[in-house]
Amino acid sequence: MTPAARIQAAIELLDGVIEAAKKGGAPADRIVADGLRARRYAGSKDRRAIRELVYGAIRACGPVPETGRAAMLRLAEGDPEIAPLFDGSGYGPAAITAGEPVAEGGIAPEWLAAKLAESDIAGEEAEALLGRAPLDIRVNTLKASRDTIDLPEAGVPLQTPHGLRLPAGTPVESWNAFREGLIEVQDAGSQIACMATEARPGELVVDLCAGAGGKTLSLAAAMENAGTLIASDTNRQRLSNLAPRAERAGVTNVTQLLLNPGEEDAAFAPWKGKADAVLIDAPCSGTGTWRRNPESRWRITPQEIARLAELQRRLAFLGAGLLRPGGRLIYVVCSLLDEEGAANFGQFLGETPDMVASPFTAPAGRSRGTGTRLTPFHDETDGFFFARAVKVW
Ligand SMILES: C[S@@+](CC[C@H](N)C(=O)[O-])C[C@H]1O[C@@H](n2cnc3c(N)ncnc32)[C@H](O)[C@@H]1O
Repeated sequence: MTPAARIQAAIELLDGVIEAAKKGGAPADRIVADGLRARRYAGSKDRRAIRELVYGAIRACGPVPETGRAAMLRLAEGDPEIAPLFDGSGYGPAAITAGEPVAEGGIAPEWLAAKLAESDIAGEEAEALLGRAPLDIRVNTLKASRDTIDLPEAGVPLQTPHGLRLPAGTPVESWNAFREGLIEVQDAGSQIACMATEARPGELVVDLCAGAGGKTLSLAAAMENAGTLIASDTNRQRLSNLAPRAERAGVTNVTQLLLNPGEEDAAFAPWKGKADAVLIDAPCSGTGTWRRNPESRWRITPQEIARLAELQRRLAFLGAGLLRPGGRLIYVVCSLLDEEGAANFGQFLGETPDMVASPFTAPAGRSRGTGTRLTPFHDETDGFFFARAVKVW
C-alpha cells in the first residue's frame, strides 16, 4: 500500500470507531482488528502503520471527533508528514480544502478533563494518561521464580516482587514460558493492588469482581494453592476465561461463582462473616487505563460515573458483610477520579462503623484519602486507586 492509501484506510477505520463510541458499539481494538483482516491486500507493515495512525488519531482528539477525516487532520497538525499525503491520488484521501473542519485536541472531553483536574490529574499527569503502556509480566511463583526463570528476553525487574517489564509489543504469548503458565501478563499497578490483599496460604479469600481472573491467579500464587479462593463475577463470558487460565497456571484452589446482578447476597450466604480477605476490583470508568483503551474516554458520561460510584459502594458493603472480624477488605478501581476512588471509599467508611481504614505501605504510589493512588506519570503503571479496611467486630 502507498503511504496515502494507509491514511485513507485509517480514516475509514476511524469512522467505524467514532460511530461505535457514539452508539455504544464494539470497542476500537475489535473494529481495527476486523477492519484490517478484511483488507487482505494489506501486508504486515501496512497493518502496523494503519494501526499506529488510528491510535495516534484517537489519542490526538480530546472530545469525540465528527469524522475519521477530521480526526486524521488533528493528528496531521502534530506530524508534518501526514498533510502532504492528502493528495487525492489513487487510493489516498482527497486534498485538504480551505477551512475544512479539524477535530478538537485535548486530553478528553472538556467536562471529563475538568473532573480529572478536580482530582489533581492535570498537566503532565493528564498527558501521561494517553502515553504508551509497556508490557508487564508476573512470574507465577506456583511454577517458577523471577531469579531463575529463563525467558527469550530478560526484562527489567519491577518494584513488585515477581514482576518484570518488557518493551510494548513483546510477543510473550508465543513464548513457551507463557504457554506453560510460568508467566502472566499483568500491569505493575494491578500486581501492587493484589499485594495489598496480603492473601496467605490456608485463608478464605474472595475475589468479588474476578472478571477473567487476572487478579485471581495472582492471589492463588500468594496463597500457594492452599485455602479457598472464591472467584465471582456477574459476567458469565469473562468468568469462563478463568478455568483455562487457572489450569495453565497450575492453580487448584479456586471456586467459581457466577452471580446474578442484585442477588449477590444470596449467592454468598454460605461464606457470610467467614472470609479472611475480600478483594473488590470494582467496575469503573477506567480513566486509569486510557493508555490501553484511549477511545474509552469518548464513551463515559457523568451519569455513568455516578451509577458506577453507587455500584462500587454497594459492592464494598457486600464485601464487608462477607468478612470475619479482623478480615481485610481491599477496594480497587482503575480510575483516577476521586468520585470513584478516595471520596467514594471515604463515604463507604463513613457509613460502615465496623470497618476501619488499614493503610498498606505500597512499593509505589502516593496517599490519597485513606488509600493509595498509582498514576502513569508518577509510577509508570496504569492508573489505580486502592484502599484497605479491616472489620473490627
Ligand atoms: C475491573 S473488572 C475486573 C477485572 C479482574 N479483576 C481482573 O483483574 O482481570 C470489574 C468486573 O466487575 C464485574 N461486575 C460488575 N458488576 C458486578 C457485580 N454486581 N458483582 C460482581 N461483579 C460485578 C464485571 O463483570 C467486571 O468483570
